[in-house]
Amino acid sequence: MANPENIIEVRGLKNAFGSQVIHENLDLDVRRGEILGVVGGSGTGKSVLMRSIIGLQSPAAGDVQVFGEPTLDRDEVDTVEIRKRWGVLFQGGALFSTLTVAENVQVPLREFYPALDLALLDEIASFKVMMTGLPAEAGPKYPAELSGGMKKRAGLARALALDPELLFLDEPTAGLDPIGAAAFDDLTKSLQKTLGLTVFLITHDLDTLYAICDRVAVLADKRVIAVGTIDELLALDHPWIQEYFRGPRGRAAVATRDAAAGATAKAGTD
Ligand SMILES: Nc1ncnc2c1ncn2[C@@H]1O[C@H](COP(=O)(O)OP(=O)(O)OP(=O)(O)O)[C@@H](O)[C@H]1O
Repeated sequence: MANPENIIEVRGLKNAFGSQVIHENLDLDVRRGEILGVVGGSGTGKSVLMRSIIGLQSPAAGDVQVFGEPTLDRDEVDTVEIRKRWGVLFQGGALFSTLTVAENVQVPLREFYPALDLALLDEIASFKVMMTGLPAEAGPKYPAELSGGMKKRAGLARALALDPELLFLDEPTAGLDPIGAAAFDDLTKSLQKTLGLTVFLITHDLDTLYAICDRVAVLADKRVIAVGTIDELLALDHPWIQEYFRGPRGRAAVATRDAAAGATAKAGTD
């Protein structure tokens, strides 16, 4: 790892499906402790990038290091210690429908620590369920019995099962109403702060970017064309960036952020 402050370093990444090239010469750094938002038009390869980093997609070229260790072209056995240190919330939650919430949370625990006894598994699962703001009664429920927001929280509880240092979230607020989405953003931010997590967060949600992301990486033209704070990105004259952040939704997100900041300041003076 060239810079010890980076939890993830991607260099020269190329991904292709047949003749369709998704990424070419893609570089990206994710810094320790930050929430990095990853944005880009539909199909620019945000999920494929995440899958490449966590080893679910074999790139055609390039180098990926996580926690200072290469993750590509390695035996599954070699990467166990690395995989234990991250948690993933896939798009849509990806819960096992035949398992209860508590059993879903226990899946990674059983995989990586097969000797854990049942009482401890139950205790850890209850704790993780509680950490994500779900009521204790959610533990014995099946995914089909949960609302969309509860499913996301259950997926997050599973992603947190192994006390990860690094969290991958793929569109965590997609499909949630604005109040549910804001609550999920608050949860992500508070987990980052209290647990010292680094978060790789794919999103289309401008409110999320403004509310909780420390930096934002923009995918376009098969690579990361810019990374920075939103103010830094706004100073660039790339047409997609300008349209994305300065369009009607971008302006609405700024208004929401400013209103929230105003409410916080008012509460401080009351
Ligand atoms: N397993 C696969 N086989 C073939 N093509 C794939 C595969 N996975 C992804 N792709 C293609 O790669 C491209 C990027 O997909 P990806 O899901 O990463 O996009 P995305 O930026 O996350 O999009 P969205 O914002 O719509 O979720 C798409 O054109 C998709 O069809």
